[in-house]
Amino acid sequence: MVDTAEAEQLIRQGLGRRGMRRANGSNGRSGTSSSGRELSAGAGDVLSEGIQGYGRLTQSPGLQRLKLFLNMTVSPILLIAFVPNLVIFIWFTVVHCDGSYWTMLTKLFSQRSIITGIADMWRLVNTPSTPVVSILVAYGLYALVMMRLLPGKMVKGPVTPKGNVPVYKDNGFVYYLVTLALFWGLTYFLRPYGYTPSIIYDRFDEVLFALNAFSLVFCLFLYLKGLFAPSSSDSGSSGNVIFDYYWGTELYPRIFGFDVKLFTNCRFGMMGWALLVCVHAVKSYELHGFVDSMFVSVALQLIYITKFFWWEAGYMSTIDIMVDRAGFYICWGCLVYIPGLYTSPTFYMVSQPVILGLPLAALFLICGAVAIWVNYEADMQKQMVRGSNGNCLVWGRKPELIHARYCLENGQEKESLLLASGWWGMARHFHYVPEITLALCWSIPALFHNILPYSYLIFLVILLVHRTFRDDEKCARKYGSFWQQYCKKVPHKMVPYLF
Ligand SMILES: NC(=O)C1=CN([C@@H]2O[C@H](COP(=O)(O)OP(=O)(O)OC[C@H]3O[C@@H](n4cnc5c(N)ncnc54)[C@H](OP(=O)(O)O)[C@@H]3O)[C@@H](O)[C@H]2O)C=CC1
Ligand SMILES: CC(C)CCC[C@@H](C)[C@H]1CC[C@H]2C3=CC=C4C[C@@H](O)CC[C@]4(C)[C@H]3CC[C@]12C
Repeated sequence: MVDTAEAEQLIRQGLGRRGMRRANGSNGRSGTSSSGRELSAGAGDVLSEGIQGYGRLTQSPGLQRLKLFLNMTVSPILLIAFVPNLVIFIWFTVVHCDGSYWTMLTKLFSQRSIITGIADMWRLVNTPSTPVVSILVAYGLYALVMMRLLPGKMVKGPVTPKGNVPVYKDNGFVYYLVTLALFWGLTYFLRPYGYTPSIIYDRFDEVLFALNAFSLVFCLFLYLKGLFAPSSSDSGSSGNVIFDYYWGTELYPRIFGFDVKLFTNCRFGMMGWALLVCVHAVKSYELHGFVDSMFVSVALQLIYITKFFWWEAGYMSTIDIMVDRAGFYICWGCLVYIPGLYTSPTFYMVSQPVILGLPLAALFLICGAVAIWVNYEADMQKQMVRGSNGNCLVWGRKPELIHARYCLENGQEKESLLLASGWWGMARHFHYVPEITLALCWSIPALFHNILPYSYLIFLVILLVHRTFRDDEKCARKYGSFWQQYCKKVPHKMVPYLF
């Protein structure tokens, strides 16, 4: 994972200035000083008093440069080269290796070289056919039209480091319900005529190929748009082309008024996730009839995604939207990684069905449902406390709050509430524990024949642990001593008494 927080940190110390000035000079749009604040804007952060206290400021300039090079150039290159292959590895393993990574590796390494092995694997991937491209284009256009047409209140996102307040149409939940109803309606009425959504399962290699190709080019477009035609002042270059492509050059780009991240993350990515697990359920039903393990996994994922869309406006105040710019990481991630990796447990279960029996199925279902509830309640506690300015109850008591002051980049002072009770009093990122437990609950129905159905879980653990560090650094920079106060009160990052 690229340590962007660290990269930002190093840039703030001046190591990235040369590149930044060059970039600023070349596009002339960023309007930043030479102090290198542009990238920090991408981190959704602000000037803070806490920055001077960081231990790594004492590192030697050579070491800092090396870290900067690793974080901003080497890691992004490796990720950009590796992850588009990863989704194909998963497809290849499920379809050609009986779901076994071991068989997949044996096949790849049995060639003259690993490169030949990977090339051979890619040769099995079909280029997208007309039906697949038509379905994907129709789905993308449908999502855009619905974003505009469906009713919803206009809601304000959090104020950005440059002082902008993005506005969104809060119609995600209606969109989700309408889309699922359409999916099941079409599946029911068109099956007698020989049309089934399982074509998406059968031709998933084409789907991944098409999404990969489109997304890589789309990210290039976003990179250029951020440099030459940004939608807001929350944009600019770090001076490093690779990092800019990976991380993005705009915080919330809009194209013809459409919010790009709302489209890629929610309306395409998250909705696509829901539709794909439904496709897997249909395919599994066609092949084997009702299979309880598939049911448990699909049911939990759908409840989770329903919860996501119910809370979509709250998602606008999370790291993805406030911190991450629209680049390869978030946009390619939501357009390709979610369909390719996040849906892998049920993709695997189609060809490796397992009968769990009622007691086990019920156990996984109940544990998963509890995990969803805890995760949701944690997200809601934060939202409720901030929405009511602390005038609410958390677990039946007045919330414990820290009134944290911070500054925007333009020097304007603001105040925000940090909740230090409820789930946010257990650990600073306790809500990641139920998130991980849940992923386990929808993967474990595949039982333990292979690692593949746990790929998402493994990725999630890495992502969330890394995120605890990233977010702590971001908040320490933003809130300075107020964050330290919170850390004193709630000393653990994620797991009480452990981590
Ligand atoms: N399945 C997946 O792949 C993933 C799922 N998730 C889920 O997405 C949801 C959002 O998570 P995530 O994006 O990581 O962000 P969080 O919900 O953890 O939001 C982090 C932000 O919340 C604010 N904050 C931090 N501590 C407090 C506090 N004590 N009181 C009030 N506000 C606080 C800070 O922002 P501010 O600047 O406003 O103070 C901080 O930057 C979670 O449910 C998580 O489990 C997350 C990542 C991956
Ligand atoms: C390029 C890749 C190595 C990494 C791509 C990662 C992204 C696909 C994911 C990073 C963070 C993820 C999410 C954050 C928070 C979410 C809220 C939750 O309620 C639903 C899931 C999600 C939207 C989730 C989706 C994937 C990421 C954007």
